[in-house]
Amino acid sequence: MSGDRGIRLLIVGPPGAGKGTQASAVAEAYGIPAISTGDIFRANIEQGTELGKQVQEVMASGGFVPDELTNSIVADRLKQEDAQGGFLLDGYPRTTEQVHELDRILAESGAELDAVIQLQADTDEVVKRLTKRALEQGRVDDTEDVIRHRQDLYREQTEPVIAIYAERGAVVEVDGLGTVDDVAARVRDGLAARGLGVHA
Ligand SMILES: Nc1ncnc2c1ncn2[C@@H]1O[C@H](COP(=O)(O)OP(=O)(O)O)[C@@H](O)[C@H]1O
Ligand SMILES: [Mg+2]
Repeated sequence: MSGDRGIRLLIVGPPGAGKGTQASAVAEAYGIPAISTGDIFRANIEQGTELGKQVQEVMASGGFVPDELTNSIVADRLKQEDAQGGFLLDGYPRTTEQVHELDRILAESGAELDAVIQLQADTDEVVKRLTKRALEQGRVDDTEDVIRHRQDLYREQTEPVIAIYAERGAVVEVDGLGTVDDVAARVRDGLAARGLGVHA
């Protein structure tokens, strides 16, 4: 871990892998903010901000918000006080271009990533989960066609992101199947095995 400057984590995985749920649990355990680009965009859409208007359509269709816009949102967010002692990023980076921007942001502040949690879940399972979430939460991007498009983009654009971090030896693979608590325990064990345990 980067000494007394806190822990810096990413969580990646296909749509429906349970990133948001695990991100909250991990962030709470480490006392760091969980920063979700999807949540930031959704909040802006709800509040009808200028940013919300800009991203509304592309999000509803399951596409990616342009890198330039996403990168500037994240750069601003990581400058805030609560992120100085570490953070967990959920949903970013999703493209190799975003990896380069995150590298730049971290280098600028002399910080380093500690680990990338890769949540694994097979396609059938995530489609099941997302269809259920659509009924419960009514997310506009959880319809069958849009889910498929998000999965395609994940395969084409985000798997190469994971490959970069794997090359750097930063990836902690976690089986995302099972109960929330089961998965949370695996995440904790995976981080602890790298010397990144909560009490390490
Ligand atoms: N890093 C990003 N780059 C581009 N678009 C993003 C990014 N993060 C979120 N989005 C937009 O927000 C949508 C929802 O993101 P998110 O809530 O993280 O989905 P999930 O957790 O289901 O994978 C994405 O489909 C995309 O339109
Ligand atoms: Mg999410």
